Amino acid sequence: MTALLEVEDLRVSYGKIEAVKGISFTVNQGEVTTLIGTNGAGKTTTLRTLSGLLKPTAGKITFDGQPLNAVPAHKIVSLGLAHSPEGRHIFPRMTIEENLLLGAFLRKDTPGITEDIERAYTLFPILGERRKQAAGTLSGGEQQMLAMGRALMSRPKLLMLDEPSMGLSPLMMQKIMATIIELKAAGTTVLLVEQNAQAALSLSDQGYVMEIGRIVLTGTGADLLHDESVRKAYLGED
Ligand SMILES: Nc1ncnc2c1ncn2[C@@H]1O[C@H](COP(=O)(O)OP(=O)(O)OP(=O)(O)O)[C@@H](O)[C@H]1O
Repeated sequence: MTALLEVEDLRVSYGKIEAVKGISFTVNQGEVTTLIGTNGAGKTTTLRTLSGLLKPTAGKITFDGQPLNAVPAHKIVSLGLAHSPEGRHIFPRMTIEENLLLGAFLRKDTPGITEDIERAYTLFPILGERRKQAAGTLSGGEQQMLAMGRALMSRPKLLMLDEPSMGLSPLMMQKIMATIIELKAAGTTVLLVEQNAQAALSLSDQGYVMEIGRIVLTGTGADLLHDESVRKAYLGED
């Protein structure tokens, strides 16, 4: 297995508060890797740091064989790392298609961009049907589809998804999870952050459990799903 992303002893602080306290993990090429953990564990901080939005205070990030620590945020996208953030952050007054095009802002290959827009519409037909409508008219689940579609527009080697199932109905959540499986089958490597441990671990090759800035447990998705401490803490079992 080839590591696409390697994180070693990463530390990240907000002023005096250390939110990530020396974590190490690997995302293998072609796999789905999940970070689960309670609120405030440091999962979002980790993704923001990988995207270059926050600077680590210590540690090493290697992506596709290159050190990422000193790379500015706008260059990280061009290296092949895309981030669909928590809360989606779509632009409500712009159309669905304009939102998708924003995900391709660094690209100049018009035919490739058109092809990828069509691919997004194949993946999420509702976006194609409503392509000229303001994105703010979409439901929460549809906005999540748009956020994922937009992240895919940079043709990323690694797609990072922060809480894609947040606030979604069970049916919509199933659709999002099925899409992650579809993307993996098409060769995309995924780093997923999820509160819904059952859904996330069920489709993950590898999982890491975070608590208060540290990784406390690691294993395959199946191993973690059957782990007693995970079942008690995250799946509501006594
Ligand atoms: N902008 C900020 N300034 C100061 N502290 C912050 C900031 N953002 C997050 N934190 C703190 O950093 C810690 C980690 O937060 P983070 O959002 O990374 O956790 P998380 O695991 O993603 O949790 P959640 O599932 O609630 O989003 C928390 O203690 C949080 O209060």
